[in-house]
Amino acid sequence: MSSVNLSDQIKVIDSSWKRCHSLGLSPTGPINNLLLTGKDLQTVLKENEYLIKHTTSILEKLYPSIHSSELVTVIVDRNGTIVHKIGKLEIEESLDYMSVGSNWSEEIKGTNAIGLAIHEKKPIITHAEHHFYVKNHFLTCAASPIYSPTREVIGAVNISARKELFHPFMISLTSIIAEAVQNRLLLEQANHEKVLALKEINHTANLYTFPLLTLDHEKRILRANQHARHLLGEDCIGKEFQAKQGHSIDILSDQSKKVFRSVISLHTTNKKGPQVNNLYTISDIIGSCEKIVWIRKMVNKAALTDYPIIIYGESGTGKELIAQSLHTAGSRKRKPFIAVNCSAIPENLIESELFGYERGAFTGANRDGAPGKFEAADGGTIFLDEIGDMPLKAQAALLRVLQEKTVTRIGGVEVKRIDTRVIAATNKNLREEVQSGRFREDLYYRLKGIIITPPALRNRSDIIELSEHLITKLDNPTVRLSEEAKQKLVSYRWPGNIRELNSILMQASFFAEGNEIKAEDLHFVSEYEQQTDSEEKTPITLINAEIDVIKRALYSVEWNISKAADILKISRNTLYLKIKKYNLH
Ligand SMILES: Nc1ncnc2c1ncn2[C@@H]1O[C@H](COP(=O)(O)OP(=O)(O)OP(=O)(O)O)[C@@H](O)[C@H]1O
Repeated sequence: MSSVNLSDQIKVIDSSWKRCHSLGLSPTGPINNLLLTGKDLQTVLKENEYLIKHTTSILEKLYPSIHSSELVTVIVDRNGTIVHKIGKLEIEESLDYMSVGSNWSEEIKGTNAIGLAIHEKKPIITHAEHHFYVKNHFLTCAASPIYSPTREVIGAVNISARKELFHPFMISLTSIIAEAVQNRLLLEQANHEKVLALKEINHTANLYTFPLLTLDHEKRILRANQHARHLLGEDCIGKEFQAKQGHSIDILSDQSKKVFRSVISLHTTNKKGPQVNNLYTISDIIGSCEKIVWIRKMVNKAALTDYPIIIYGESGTGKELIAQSLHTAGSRKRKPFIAVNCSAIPENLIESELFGYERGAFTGANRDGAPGKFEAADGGTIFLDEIGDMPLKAQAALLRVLQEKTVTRIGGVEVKRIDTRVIAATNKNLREEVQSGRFREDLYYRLKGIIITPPALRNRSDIIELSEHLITKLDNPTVRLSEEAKQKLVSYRWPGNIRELNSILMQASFFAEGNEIKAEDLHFVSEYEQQTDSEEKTPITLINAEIDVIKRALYSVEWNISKAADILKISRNTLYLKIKKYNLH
């Protein structure tokens, strides 16, 4: 609580009087009775809603002591306008001396406790003749400023009485009220921050690729990210969870070393697969379908050259896997592999990301400058993912680097030679992008050396083989697919590619009773099924549905008629007839 030093007070009052004189006010002159009413008053009350809410709830507790005809307690906003009042000073001239809406700033009412507490940002007493206006000499007043959580004065609390009733307790009371209001505002802000922090945690956890759980000390689920809720059910919060071997567990304990939370990531920590600094190799490209066999061969061959490469494919078809395998199979394997997602970098930063910048090149930049991705990848490989989304200005700069094999940092003059292999990937048709003017033709031809197109999962005939491989990386690698489950996997459309397959298998191995995944354990994500895709825009009719099922069966076995007829449970002849009827090829 703030104490009041009387000699300080006199100096403060003295200075206030000087200010009043310099404003042209006169102690015996008329007082400006600036009073807000109607809409203007409503606006001010609305603006100070929080202040009023918190102060009134505190004042209510003091109501028996402050509600009297001898004391008036008011709350003012930062400008000195009264926004709340308890008690009344009954004087002859007016029955309502300090009314809601009246302004008690120094400029309006001369030297007074309210105006001074706001001006000086500290508790003040103004007694009798301390007041500038003679008309206020009958008063004794005490006021304390109220601070926001960010230490700005947002108002003040004032208690006034007739001067004969002066008691030093008045200033203590205003300080106690101001502090109590401040504590409430701080508490409210802390709660607000907590809600924001939780939202932030949820958002970040949902971006995490694996199911993630937070457990309390009794192993009950407190929080679960989207992947975890998908796996364990939307109603998993509050349920008990037993972590298994292989789950990554972080224990959070308090100062007494008592466990109060554990954070569990449901992915195995001991399986083979790319970890940080551990890139994919050709042997990670799994599959025996013709296209995948061809890709492995191509990667082996292309790795020995520095030909530019473009990988075309839908999301999740293995573009980055192929790019890393190209790097690790070649002579650059001990040098950096730097992946850049061109669509994830804001347009105005892409050049500085790729080429670096010198000290002070632009506002917001690191003071000492920074190397770009090309410099970072020197001697190794740069993987430009989503190159079709690169802005035209950055395309021009990229073309320069590819032609001249040098980079100059933004804002710099030094030309650095770089020796970097470029692999680009996109899911856009670059030729169409060139035709529509969104992609530079000269850059297209620079990048277009060898083209590799990983097939979409729905066009692969080795879904089962791939599934069995992905299962070996799960928590329960010994689980097997039943025949019906295999059938269901083969017949599904797979709009979400291998990432979707992996997540469905992860979920199924969790649901599986015993060591077998049954068809009913495979839950396909319905939102994917609604995704648009040129095929899916075809109206759903019985005939279209039949064509679709036949096509998928044929693709899945690379047009082996006997196998497709087997899957469809029709004779080979019937299948031939349908292929002819629907003109399938
Ligand atoms: N042939 C394959 N064999 C084994 N795993 C594969 C194969 N193809 C893709 N994957 C796996 O599928 C996942 C997605 O692969 P990747 O990230 O390389 O795809 P992408 O096409 O680069 O996706 P995006 O365009 O969304 O970045 C990875 O976990 C990868 O290991």
